Amino acid sequence: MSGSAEPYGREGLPLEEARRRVLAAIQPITASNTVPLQQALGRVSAAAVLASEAVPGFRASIMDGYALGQSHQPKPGETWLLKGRSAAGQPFNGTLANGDAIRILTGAPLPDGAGWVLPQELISIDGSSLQLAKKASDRPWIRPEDEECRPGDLLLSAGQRLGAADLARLAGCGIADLTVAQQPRIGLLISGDELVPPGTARQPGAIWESNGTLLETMLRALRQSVTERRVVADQPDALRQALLDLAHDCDVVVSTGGVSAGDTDWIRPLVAELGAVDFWKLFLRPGRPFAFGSIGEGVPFFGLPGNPVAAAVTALQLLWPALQVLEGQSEPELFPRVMVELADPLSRRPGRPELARARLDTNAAGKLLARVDGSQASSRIGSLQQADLLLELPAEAGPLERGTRLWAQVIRQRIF
Ligand SMILES: Nc1nc2c(c(=O)[nH]1)N[C@H]1C(S)=C(S)[C@@H](COP(=O)(O)OP(=O)(O)OC[C@H]3O[C@@H](n4cnc5c(N)ncnc54)[C@H](O)[C@@H]3O)O[C@H]1N2
Ligand code: MOO
Repeated sequence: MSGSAEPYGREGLPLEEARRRVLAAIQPITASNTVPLQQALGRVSAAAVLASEAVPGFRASIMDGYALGQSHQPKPGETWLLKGRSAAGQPFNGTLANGDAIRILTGAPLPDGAGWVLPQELISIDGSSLQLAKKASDRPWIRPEDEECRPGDLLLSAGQRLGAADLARLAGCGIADLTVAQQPRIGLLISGDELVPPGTARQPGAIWESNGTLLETMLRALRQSVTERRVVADQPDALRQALLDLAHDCDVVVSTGGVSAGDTDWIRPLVAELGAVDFWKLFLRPGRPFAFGSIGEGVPFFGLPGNPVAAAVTALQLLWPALQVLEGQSEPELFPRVMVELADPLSRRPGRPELARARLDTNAAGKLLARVDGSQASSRIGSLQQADLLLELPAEAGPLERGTRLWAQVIRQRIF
């Protein structure tokens, strides 16, 4: 025993604490611009949007049928005189009195005096006389004029990430353009002597560079974009210049590799020289050597580990929330957590809390199951393929039996 007060040899910050530290250090970018709705998908609204008028703005029929000059439920056998027709975009301009009816189509405006709609299936027609042939429901089948919104209603708050439904609702309320926050420019520094581009031949010991592809595409899926990427060998002068250039051109600098304890791990000393290291090391697997700090005049810096899975997991847990705050999102969205059961036994040794990659499945009873396939090494990118879940394994957990209940983050994105 080391005599340490920390259980299980804890070193580094627990993830929650690290996230608090990161978010406390991030200031939103305040610049914005106006774009057509179609270009606003996945962006963050920079201003609240209020409705200027009621939508639909008129009482409309919910059914194809007949609108009646009355506001009470009709009885079978009752009759009305047909006075005209109202279709969507072609309203009937007169007023209905008791005993009057018009032909009306779904979505068409109700004329003055109309207070009830009968679906056509209930009606028998003889010339211009209508009769209710069956029992009518107690629903008048009328959509209120302010069903979607009233004038002055809040359609969208500032600081909201925009989905298809937000944009469609604005379109439906007559709005064509929207003010959105500027997206953070992400500068990515990929470091490592061993790295060669995929598609090229490699010398013994070389590694095909994959973190660039992984992080750029993963961030794109999260509606963020890497605007500059450098691949640099483990040379302090070249790394220093790359960090300075990226901090000059971008709103946030992200590096991978060279952040642990080896002889060529230059990243931390360089960030300490060019700015400050706020913290180093997470009590987490994968992702222990993660570093957070700033470069120059407060450009946030994220030093992700070189192992691809560690880079991806720490980017999801710490970089992504920070990017959302930088972009002005009022509440950073975290992945929803659900309770799942292990579909199979899982071998494991106590140590660091772990975020294991798993697929989500259900059994016949509808129970949520987590399937963990293959090695969870932080170097194996294959462990990320098809992953729906990051399974939260407690630090103290040893081998886990099938059926063990665990919390898991659902790493799937919303549509609306
Ligand atoms: N003495 C210690 N050694 C290590 C520790 C430690 O705490 N003490 N932590 C280990 C853990 S955990 C991790 S994770 C790694 C991360 O180290 P670095 O961030 O310094 O990363 P590198 O050593 O540069 O690379 C690690 C691994 O990943 C490969 N790699 C790097 N970049 C890329 C890339 N762009 N594309 C694909 N693969 C990449 C690299 O070749 C290495 O295999 O440190 C442990 N060691
Ligand atoms: O923290 Mo590292 O990612 O386990 O190999």
